[in-house]
Amino acid sequence: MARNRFNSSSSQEAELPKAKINKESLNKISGLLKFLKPYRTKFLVGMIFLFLSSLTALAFPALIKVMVGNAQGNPSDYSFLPQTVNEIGFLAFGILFIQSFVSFFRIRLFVEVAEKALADIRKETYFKMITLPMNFFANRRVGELNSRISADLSQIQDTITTTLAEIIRQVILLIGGITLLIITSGKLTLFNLSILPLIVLAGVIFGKKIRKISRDAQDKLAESNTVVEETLQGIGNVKAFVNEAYEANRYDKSLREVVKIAIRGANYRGGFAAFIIFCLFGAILGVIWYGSVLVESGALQVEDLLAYVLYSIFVGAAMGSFPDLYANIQKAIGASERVLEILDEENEAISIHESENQIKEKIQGSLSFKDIEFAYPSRKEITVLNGISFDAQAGEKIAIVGPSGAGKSTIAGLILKFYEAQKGEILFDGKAANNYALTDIRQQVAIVPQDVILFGGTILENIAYGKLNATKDEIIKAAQQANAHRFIIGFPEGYDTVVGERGVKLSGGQRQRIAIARALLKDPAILILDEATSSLDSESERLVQEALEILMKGRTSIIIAHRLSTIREANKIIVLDQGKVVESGSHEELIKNEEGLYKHLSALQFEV
Ligand SMILES: Nc1ncnc2c1ncn2[C@@H]1O[C@H](COP(=O)(O)OP(=O)(O)OP(=O)(O)O)[C@@H](O)[C@H]1O
Repeated sequence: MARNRFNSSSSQEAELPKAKINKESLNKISGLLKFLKPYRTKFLVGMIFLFLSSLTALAFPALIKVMVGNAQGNPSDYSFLPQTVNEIGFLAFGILFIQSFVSFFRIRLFVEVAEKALADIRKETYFKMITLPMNFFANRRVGELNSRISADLSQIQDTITTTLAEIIRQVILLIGGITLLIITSGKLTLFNLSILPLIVLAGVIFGKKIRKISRDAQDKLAESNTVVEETLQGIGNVKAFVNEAYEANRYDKSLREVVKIAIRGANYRGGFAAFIIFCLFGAILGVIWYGSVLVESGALQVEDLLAYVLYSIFVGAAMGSFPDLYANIQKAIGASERVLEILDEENEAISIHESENQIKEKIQGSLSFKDIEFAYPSRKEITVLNGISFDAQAGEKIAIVGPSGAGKSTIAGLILKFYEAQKGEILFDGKAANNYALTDIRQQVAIVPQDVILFGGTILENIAYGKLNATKDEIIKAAQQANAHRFIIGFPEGYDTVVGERGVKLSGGQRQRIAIARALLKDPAILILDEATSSLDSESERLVQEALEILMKGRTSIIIAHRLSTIREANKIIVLDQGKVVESGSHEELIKNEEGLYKHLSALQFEV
């Protein structure tokens, strides 16, 4: 196990934190037991098979003892057993066959139960995660959440399939083994017990030290992997500064650290292995030696000594397996606690069944903010919006402008109910947002964001994200209206071109037009346009602008504008500064105010 850790390079294998095993933690994780419930019959049958296979394992040394005893002309006291060597041999093979059969079903059943239960937990955790409020994601990194679903749940899965069974098996072998050792020879058992504490103590001390070094090595390795990750992510930067040699040196230095620690660990591991080999074989040798003395003096039969050695191997192996098994259970408890933490979070009112998320109440499109005060839950002390009020009639174009950090995107987030305002009210068609189903609002509001993210998939799938059951004709029509059709069919694979991380990279303007097509398919009553900050070239801008005009037709549009030239036609322009509305009116009205922020911002843009 230690060796695996030294050699492992993937962060997936990084050691999971362990939790204390106590009543409280056990109580907590019993929350996961409900996932086993649907499969309890299979689980129970698996348990019975496990008991059977462990108990039959204990029968073999006894059978061997009787067999060898008979071969030497010493019939056993077990009158229920056959008394010839061949018959006992056949019986042993018969039991072996049954044991293999039972083991097969035990493994098959446990894996089935664990896989099915884990798929249920994974599904529930994933669904829970994606329906948690935005605030939850503000405080956590994607990688950390991802590891809940992957590493943590895999640990739980391992525990159900292997560790649990292994513990039960080893406990049976340990208790049964020790009982049979005492029955076979009390004197030898006493001898054994006198050297055992020494080995256990040395094992614990060495083990702790080795584990610590393994962890250090792992941390160092993770550090060196960070160098690779950072460099590759910012490869453009590295090249532009001709810092390849610097990065190579940095990596080399951190690798040398890894090797140094690994070699230090190897000293301990080597020492430990040497010690264990000496003790283990020493103990066996000692038992056989002392046993032979007892045989010589007539106090013990040869077959008893043989059975004794076999049982002590069982007992030794069982004892040796406990530290790892215990650590595994600790990790599984830690993992369960972290998964349960997510499952216990309160999610948004969204159903896992699509039919329950259908629009129940239509929104015509008028929108009002009434004295909205808002601070992000993650930064409660900073008031981002301070008494914002405005009205948008159905079908109107409202532009929001203001310096960076004024709170424009925050308004968009509140319309979509990503967050709740601490004070004030948002009304749709004159009715408070809280009186609508959350899904009704999100289904009827669409956003074309600043930075359009495309999913790994085809262009067709990416557009259809706006309306999952759209027909191909509908999708093509939306793409045509969004001025996207021409560039899409320009690709050899047309609508089936794969985009996203591993596919074709689209330009900013092209991605915007895909987002517009998506929004067109969604056909919302209210539209939020978060204008891209980076300017497009004039041809691309014209195509996007044309598409936006079509998209905005007949809908209420909230335009978060960075370029004031695009919003002259807006019915109303709201000028925001430090979370407050400082001016509002049409372009003509605002531009007249020489002292106003709008005039100032326009002058700045004009200069550029
Ligand atoms: N998730 C968040 N958690 C905490 N604070 C946030 C969060 N998002 C934004 N803020 C803060 O809220 C304030 C308003 O941000 P917002 O993104 O709404 O501004 P903006 O006007 O859209 O800016 P820009 O024009 O640069 O996009 C900023 O001070 C920002 O730091």
